Amino acid sequence: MEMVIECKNVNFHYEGNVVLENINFVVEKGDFVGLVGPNGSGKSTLLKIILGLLKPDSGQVKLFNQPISSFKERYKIGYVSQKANSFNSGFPATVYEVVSMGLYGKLGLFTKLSRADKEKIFDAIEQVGLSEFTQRNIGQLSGGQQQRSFIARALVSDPSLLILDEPTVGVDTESVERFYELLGKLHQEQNMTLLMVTHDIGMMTDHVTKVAYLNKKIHFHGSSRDFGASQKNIYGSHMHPVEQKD
Ligand SMILES: Nc1ncnc2c1ncn2[C@@H]1O[C@H](COP(=O)(O)OP(=O)(O)OP(=O)(O)O)[C@@H](O)[C@H]1O
Repeated sequence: MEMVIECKNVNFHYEGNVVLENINFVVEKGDFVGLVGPNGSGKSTLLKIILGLLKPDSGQVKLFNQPISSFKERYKIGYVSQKANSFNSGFPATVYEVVSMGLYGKLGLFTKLSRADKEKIFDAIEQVGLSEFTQRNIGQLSGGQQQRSFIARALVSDPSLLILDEPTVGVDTESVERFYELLGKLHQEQNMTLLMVTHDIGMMTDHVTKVAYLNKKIHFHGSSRDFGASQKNIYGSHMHPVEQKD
């Protein structure tokens, strides 16, 4: 069993407001985990801790079996943030330019892109089905197309782990379906590990392999099938902790 993310006894608060309490959470290689929970339950905060953007008050976080403090291979992690698809039409960058930004984490900001790098950019754009929009201004794309551009940006450094924070917000139903197809392909054909925060529980459970339900604590972590069966417990009798499976 190869661990990609390990959170052990993680606690976090913002100014007197405890947001995460004793979080034990693992993502194994090849998992596709849907992280769900009510508004304000700490999902984005947990992602930020995993990404090293926030430091926990206590507890340990490991990425690819290394303590986060000494983890240097950031390019192994692709991240699509919550606000990624809220560009206005005047945003002055093409799809190509946006996607190329995904390489700078690996290469450094002032590195000239090699021919191989450019190939990677075109490949990532093709993977998300946006080749015909390569030179289009990102602000002139639909919400779904913008979101796929940001996924291409996350893919261009060839990550082993892709983290997405509510990627389907504001995206029309047809694009959401295409988006899940794309994630399914990355998961199955490229054996990518995925962790996604989402609110669309119905759609998500058909695609992910595991679900974690967070509300300050992890109340459920198990297969998406078991989650379906226990949803009544979790949502109905609000917050009777369901057996935690790891
Ligand atoms: N920078 C901050 N300073 C203070 N409190 C914050 C900050 N960011 C988030 N919070 C609070 O922490 C709690 C958890 O927020 P978080 O964004 O992690 O939840 P979430 O589960 O991602 O919510 P949502 O589903 O609404 O996006 C909320 O009560 C929120 O108001």
